[in-house]
Amino acid sequence: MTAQSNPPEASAPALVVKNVSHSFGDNKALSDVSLEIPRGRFVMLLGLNGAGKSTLFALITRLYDNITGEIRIFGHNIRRRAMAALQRLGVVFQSRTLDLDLTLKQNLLYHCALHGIRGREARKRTERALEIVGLADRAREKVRNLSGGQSRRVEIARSLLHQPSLLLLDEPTVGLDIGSRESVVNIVRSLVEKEGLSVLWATHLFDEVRPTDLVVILHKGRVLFTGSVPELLAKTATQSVSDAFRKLTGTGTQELAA
Ligand SMILES: Nc1ncnc2c1ncn2[C@@H]1O[C@H](COP(=O)(O)OP(=O)(O)OP(=O)(O)O)[C@@H](O)[C@H]1O
Repeated sequence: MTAQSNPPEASAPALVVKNVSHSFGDNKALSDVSLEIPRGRFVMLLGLNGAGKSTLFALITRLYDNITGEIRIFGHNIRRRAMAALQRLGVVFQSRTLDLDLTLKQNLLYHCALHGIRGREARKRTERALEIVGLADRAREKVRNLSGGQSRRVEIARSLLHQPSLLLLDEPTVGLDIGSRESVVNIVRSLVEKEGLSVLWATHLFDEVRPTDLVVILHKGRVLFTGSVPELLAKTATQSVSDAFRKLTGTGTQELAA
């Protein structure tokens, strides 16, 4: 194959972050961060408040443009091939961003329009996305009537409308009750299992990790571990992810619970 017929995305990982640093004035939010998301894997980005998770997301999504280091999405450098890279990317940000006074369907159709998806195709994708998150029967209701968990599910539906292959979710279950948390996690896990989506899920809730996940531990702007759960437990000689986290970061039990 020639280089032309073998575009970057052919075999590249879903996401590569290489030697990325970022400062706010004197505060170094990220120091030489490197990590990778293989295709079709669920990767847990574990870090306490202030670890740098949101800053990393802001760099990957190009909310912040002053990147030190390199970020590639399916092989596309996000600076040099921004369109190709960002087309493959769906995001659920930490703060809620739906219009409460529009219906679920209106919110999603509006987002379709922003992506240049219109008419019948937009309606089809909206219906399908709401089916995936189990809210098709609520399409004509205002978002204001939904619970926190249901709103999160609409945001996930919205993130899927342009059919991304990589999904980033920043603390998507914070503030939700246990049932809603489970339903949100299960929807995203099922997208990985059934659709082959690649996912980076940032959280400080360690009980969301499953033994088959890949884990990245980010602490005070530095990556302290990347690998599988068994590798994490073996490296730290511990029995649980929270114990492993505590040992690696020197964090006390109270800080973990905060
Ligand atoms: N816009 C900003 N201006 C100045 N400092 C910032 C800004 N955003 C983040 N920081 C600082 O950068 C560091 C990393 O913050 P960041 O929000 O990325 O962490 P986080 O892991 O997402 O935590 P949280 O869940 O609390 O948002 C913190 O010390 C924070 O105070």
